[in-house]
Amino acid sequence: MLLSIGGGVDVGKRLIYDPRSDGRDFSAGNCWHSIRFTKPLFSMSDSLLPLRRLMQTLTERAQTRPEGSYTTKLMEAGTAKIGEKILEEARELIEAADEPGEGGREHFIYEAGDLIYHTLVMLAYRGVDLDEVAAELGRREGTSGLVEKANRSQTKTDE
Ligand SMILES: N=c1c2ncn([C@@H]3O[C@H](COP(=O)(O)OP(=O)(O)OP(=O)(O)O)[C@@H](O)[C@H]3O)c2ncn1[C@@H]1O[C@H](COP(=O)(O)O)[C@@H](O)[C@H]1O
Repeated sequence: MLLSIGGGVDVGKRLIYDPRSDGRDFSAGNCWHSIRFTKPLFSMSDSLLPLRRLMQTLTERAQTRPEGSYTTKLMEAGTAKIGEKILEEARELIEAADEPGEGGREHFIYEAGDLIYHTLVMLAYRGVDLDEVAAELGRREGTSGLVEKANRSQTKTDE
């Protein structure tokens, strides 16, 4: 028997989370079943938990500035030093972007980690949480950069 899980729509074997569902709907017909979930079967954000934990650690570092912490060292040096590291790590990431093979790919991921860590240090230093940046990205969701740029040009012309 095939099992279709979705918002009441036959979607073959794909599993779809319907956040609009109240979770009570269940219907069976022919050989198809439709079940609506109020919670996703797996959370897309689970793999991003280390990022959230890192942000928490950095926020604590900003508040407590413990001895023997590299983050504290950066924060004590301030915006210029953190910014210098961001630029350095961004350059290293760009250099790694064209490295071929699996080794190159792994190096690229390693450098992305360095850049993201230092960017998060800057956020924590400035007292901004990752959620606030996510909210800003959410606000932009669905608007092409080209459309946003065109709107900006129009606003300037109007002024
Ligand atoms: N994710 C990171 C992380 N990524 C990179 N780095 C450090 O960032 C630095 C990268 O800079 P470089 O490669 O240029 O190394 P470097 O030449 O020694 O650096 P500089 O002396 O030039 O500043 C290295 O020292 C890395 O160890 C990190 N340091 C810390 N974290 C996380 O932050 C947490 C808190 O760290 P502390 O605040 O140091 O305890 C840790 O538990 C980790 O989870």
